Amino acid sequence: MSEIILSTDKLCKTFSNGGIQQHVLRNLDVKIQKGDFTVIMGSSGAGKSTLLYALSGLDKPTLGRVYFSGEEISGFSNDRLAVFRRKHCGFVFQQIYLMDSMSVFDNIMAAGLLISNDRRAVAQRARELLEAVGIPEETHRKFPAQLSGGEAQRVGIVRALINSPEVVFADEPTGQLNSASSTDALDVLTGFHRQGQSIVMVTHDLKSARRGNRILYLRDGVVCGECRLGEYQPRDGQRHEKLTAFLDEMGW
Ligand SMILES: Nc1ncnc2c1ncn2[C@@H]1O[C@H](COP(=O)(O)OP(=O)(O)OP(=O)(O)O)[C@@H](O)[C@H]1O
Repeated sequence: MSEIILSTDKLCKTFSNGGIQQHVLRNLDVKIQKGDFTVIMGSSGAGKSTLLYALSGLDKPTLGRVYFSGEEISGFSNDRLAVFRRKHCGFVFQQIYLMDSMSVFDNIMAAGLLISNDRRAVAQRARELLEAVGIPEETHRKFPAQLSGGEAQRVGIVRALINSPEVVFADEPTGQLNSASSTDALDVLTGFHRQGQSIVMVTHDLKSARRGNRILYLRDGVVCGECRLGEYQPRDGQRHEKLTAFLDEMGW
């Protein structure tokens, strides 16, 4: 049995919208294993992003607990959570939010130097990661506005990985990419997963979801089903069938 890297205990998240209480997560219990590429699916508004935010300490639960590598993070102060996230979490969003006034390389360095003083080691890792995602050296000095959407997202993935996070959290990482760029970004994530990176990704995109080895389905504020797909292989028709059969069963 592999190590549990993330877990929740009766996680609840309630929003107050115009005085009306919306119970988005309801006593949700989930365990996420180290090294898994976990995909969270569910209908629009089911609370997928809310769950991702709670698991990663971007937001605090209303009630219940979140454990990250056995440590309860749900009781942390905002300042402690910010430090914790920097050290242990990487984030890949649909919107990439690179700093416009900084080059590609300086964007990565800025993220790395938030937790390390070793400029040379950070620069070395930045170069290795940029190479791994297929960003050539002549692109390192470009500015975000000079990148294609696909290049920008690969840089975003490098930024998420620069501090060797225990978990990469991705929220619809291919949402703004064309088909070829989205395949590239997914190949990059799949490659890091193969090297042991734990990833938790929210998506409603089947092509993205197929990359996961475990799919969780969220409904009525709880995880109501899960499906293990095993490790991703390209051109695996059975994988697609298994995923769509599972989603049909879930009423997706
Ligand atoms: N900060 C907030 N304040 C108030 N309501 C919120 C907030 N964040 C989320 N919600 C509400 O919680 C519900 C779940 O939102 P969430 O973004 O987690 O859903 P989702 O499953 O990720 O949806 P989608 O697939 O459409 O992105 C929605 O009805 C949303 O309006």
